[in-house]
Amino acid sequence: MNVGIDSISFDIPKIHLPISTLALKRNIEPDKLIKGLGLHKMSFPDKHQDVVTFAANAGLKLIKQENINPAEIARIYIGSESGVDSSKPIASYVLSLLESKLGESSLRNCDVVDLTFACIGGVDALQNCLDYIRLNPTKKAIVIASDNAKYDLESGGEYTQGAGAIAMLITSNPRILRFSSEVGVSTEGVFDFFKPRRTFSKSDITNSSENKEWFGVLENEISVYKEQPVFDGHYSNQCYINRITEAYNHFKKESQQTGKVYENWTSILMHLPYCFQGRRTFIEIFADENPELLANQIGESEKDKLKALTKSGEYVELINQKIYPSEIASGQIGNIYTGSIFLGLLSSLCYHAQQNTALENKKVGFIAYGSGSKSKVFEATVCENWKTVINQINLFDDLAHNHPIDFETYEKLHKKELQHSVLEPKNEFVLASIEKENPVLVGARYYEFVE
Ligand SMILES: CC(=O)SCCNC(=O)CCNC(=O)[C@H](O)C(C)(C)COP(=O)(O)OP(=O)(O)OC[C@H]1O[C@@H](n2cnc3c(N)ncnc32)[C@H](O)[C@@H]1OP(=O)(O)O
Repeated sequence: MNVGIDSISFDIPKIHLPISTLALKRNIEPDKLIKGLGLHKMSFPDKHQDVVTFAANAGLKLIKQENINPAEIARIYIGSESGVDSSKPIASYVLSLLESKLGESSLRNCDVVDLTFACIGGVDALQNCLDYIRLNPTKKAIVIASDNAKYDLESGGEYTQGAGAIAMLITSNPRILRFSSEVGVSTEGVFDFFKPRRTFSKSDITNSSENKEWFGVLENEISVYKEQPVFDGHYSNQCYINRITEAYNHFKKESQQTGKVYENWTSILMHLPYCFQGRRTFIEIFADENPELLANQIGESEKDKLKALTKSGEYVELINQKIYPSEIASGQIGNIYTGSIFLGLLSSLCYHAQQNTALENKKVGFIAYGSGSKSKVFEATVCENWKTVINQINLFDDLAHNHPIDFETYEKLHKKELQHSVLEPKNEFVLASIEKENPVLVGARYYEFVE
């Protein structure tokens, strides 16, 4: 039976900081970020946006776009590493927001949950729902990957920030992609990037403006998650490389394929924590699969030879054909954690639809990664009707009309000091307030739909 992605939608912040503005303020050569890492714009949530609004807006757009009867939606599974509560999932917020537009109790029999494993939680949600539809082919599932990739100011991750959500309708006989069931996996428990729970005492809180809002509801101490991760960038790259190469080899075994499996893939869709991560790391798989090309490179060490191989005609052609189309949106948005690999898929499909490429029945390969750390490698085949769905999505148009903000506005938004939204919200769910007064509801988030 064919099971896969039938339709797709997205919700991305409507404002961004041009990467050259950030580079100049941080004394970084703009070309390092633009030519070295492929970054152009960094999308940033407006005052009224968060992971819940991104997820709910992307989900509602998908339901309306495909005119789905809510009674047919059996599951809404959310991948995210930016949870707003340690108990109540984003999915619970999203369910009630969707019901506010689709009808009271319209999703009462829908199973919803969040899945968290850093950036790979959206892929875990997808695979869970694919299996569910394989067993229940008349049902529909929605997978939403929603995150706010926020890093500390002046940190090495600051220029890779971004935010947004991708929503996908998972059905039998899908119109965009059908997945095979084999998955290559590599997992190892490491500390390359994580968001630990930290415990603060009353005096810590009173001295910290960031956490002052909690003062008054405290007894002796309080545990909070910081939105920004603790990370070691270069170690995280090494973990990424270790996991993806192992998962790729495991995929070959699981799918009983030999030879250069990536050669069967028209597009290579990788987790992109920043635009050029895919092209900078796929070289490891390329070199493993082409030892003779690596041996022919000039260089004193293996590392030098690998570097030389990235500039070879064979590898540059592979990047241009199989990786570049998935990078276009990433360079305009930044990292969206769980949604990044699906944003790459959407970017690639929109690019090929514009080019009128015949992708029907072509295979695409997915190489996913989540810090902590896990990689999954799997493949899918493009369906006959993919273009009719993709042609109705205006990803590149939306990105071209995204609104630039200045550095001062960005810093205030980052520090949560901005008093008003930069752009007036329209036709979207917004974060209205967070409860501070009522002791039994303190921390509850209130949302509304702005017509
Ligand atoms: C979260 C995960 O998925 S784990 C995997 C990725 N990790 C992360 O995203 C964590 C957060 N981000 C980070 O820690 C950092 O931003 C990183 C690790 C992504 C990048 O680290 P940096 O030290 O800023 O950059 P790095 O040195 O790796 O690369 C800069 C590139 O720009 C190139 N460069 C530097 N200056 C210039 C210039 N003027 N013109 C052109 N290119 C330039 C460098 O040569 C290098 O490219 P190359 O290695 O292909 O030659």
